[in-house]
Amino acid sequence: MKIALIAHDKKKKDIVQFTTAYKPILEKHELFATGTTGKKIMEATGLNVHRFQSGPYGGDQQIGALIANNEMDMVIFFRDPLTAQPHEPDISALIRLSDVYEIPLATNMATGELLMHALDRGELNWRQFVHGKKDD
Ligand SMILES: O=C(CO)COP(=O)(O)O
Repeated sequence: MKIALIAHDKKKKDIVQFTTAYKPILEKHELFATGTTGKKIMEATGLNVHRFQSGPYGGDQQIGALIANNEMDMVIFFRDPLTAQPHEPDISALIRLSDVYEIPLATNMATGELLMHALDRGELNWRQFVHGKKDD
């Protein structure tokens, strides 16, 4: 599975804690992240993560493009609901596209943990049948 990992600044410690705890599951999959999130995850866990641009510089849109091509299977996005972000339109677009393409999306730690356990039980294996498909 292709998994996107994203966290706003006040949630960076959470995503590092999360990816450390779930490394045994995550290391079986192809990981992608926005720039700074990916850097911190790689430094803390040693996981191999494909880094895009930083979120405010287009990283969210790069991940959104993969979603639109059915080339992303899950998004773990620990967003900060209490801090205004300069790239709010990009964030909204990414979340909207996750719903358009019915991509499992976690915007907080609790939901992220549920998705990790579901992933590990094989409950998302259906995603392999939609890779690369475009809507008719
Ligand atoms: O702003 C972000 C997502 O909207 C995260 O970007 P960074 O991982 O580069 O901090």
